[in-house]
Amino acid sequence: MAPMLKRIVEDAPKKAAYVTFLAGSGDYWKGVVGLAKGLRAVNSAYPLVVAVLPDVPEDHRRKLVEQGCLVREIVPVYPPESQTQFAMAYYIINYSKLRIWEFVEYERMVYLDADIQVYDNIDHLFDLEKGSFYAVMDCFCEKTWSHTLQYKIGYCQQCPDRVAWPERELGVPPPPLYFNAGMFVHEPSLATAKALLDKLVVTDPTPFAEQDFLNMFFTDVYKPIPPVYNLVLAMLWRHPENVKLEKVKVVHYCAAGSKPWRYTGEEANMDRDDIKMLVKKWWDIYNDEGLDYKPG
Ligand SMILES: O=c1ccn([C@@H]2O[C@H](COP(=O)(O)OP(=O)(O)O)[C@@H](O)[C@H]2O)c(=O)[nH]1
Ligand SMILES: OC[C@H]1O[C@H](O[C@@H]2[C@@H](O)[C@H](O)[C@@H](O)[C@H](O)[C@@H]2O)[C@H](O)[C@@H](O)[C@H]1O
Ligand SMILES: [Mn+2]
Repeated sequence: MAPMLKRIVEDAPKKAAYVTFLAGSGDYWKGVVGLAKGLRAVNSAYPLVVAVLPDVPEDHRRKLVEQGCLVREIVPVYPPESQTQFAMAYYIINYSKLRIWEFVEYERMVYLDADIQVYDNIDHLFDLEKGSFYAVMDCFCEKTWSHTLQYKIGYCQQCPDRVAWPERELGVPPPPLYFNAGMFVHEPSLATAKALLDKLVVTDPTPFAEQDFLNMFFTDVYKPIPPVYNLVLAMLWRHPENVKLEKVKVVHYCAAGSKPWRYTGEEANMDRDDIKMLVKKWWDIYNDEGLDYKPG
């Protein structure tokens, strides 16, 4: 390419976008539609890219395009063969999230699970200093963690003083900072994408699938950001002292039974007033026709 043109292309301002992930022919597309409308409700200046697996049906893709989403099909990523029991059997498809590092037409992306809703503008996250991996710390108190030592002794990074980690009996504590992989700020790069996939093929799968893997891979550059950017719902009953609901900007409907589009209120904690309020809040946005995408 001519030097002048090469410089123009290289200097062109790179784009930024939100990105989510959609797999299967089930009902998660409703989560993506809700997210697209939620980002519009807070006047986000950035588009929503949706990385879809080949098994996402055409009519679901069309619904996303009709809501202004940029739909990108990705090739699935599977972990090495193993006997690992994932915390949830379907977690094996979540490794395909790793493809979003290949979206190099974007210099920075904010990843959001489809079961996340954004209630305040978080566009400022795109301006965070480069070179780190930003995400919110997770909680180890839900039953989904019952296979782990920290769960068995009641240790959680959200309250490290509650139960001291017995180094003599159990050795070094789990990674000092462990993030929830439902929301993170990352910089797409083909080199990082290749390093992730090369590392994956030699890494035994673990119960929290790509979340464990991403925590291992980015452990040296991970920087925690405040829980207002990813309220893992269980925090409401596990660590209420760490949550000021009126300050929360992003809600992650990951607790069992909390997916708004499947909500029945029957599972544990789902009859709480704050959960009912948050589910209604999600539906109010999903049903708001004024938030539908208007092309042009
Ligand atoms: O059948 C599925 C399961 C998962 N996902 C995607 O994978 C993400 C992670 O799964 P999930 O949010 O259910 O995990 P959790 O956060 O509840 O552990 C979802 O948010 C979706 O973006 C999907 O599209 N279809
Ligand atoms: O594939 C592993 C998944 O692990 C994480 O979900 C978990 C985690 O948050 C636990 O702490 C909760 O207890 C649990 O309910 C919740 O499902 C991510 O949210 C999801 O995107 C995905 O990476
Ligand atoms: Mn989720």
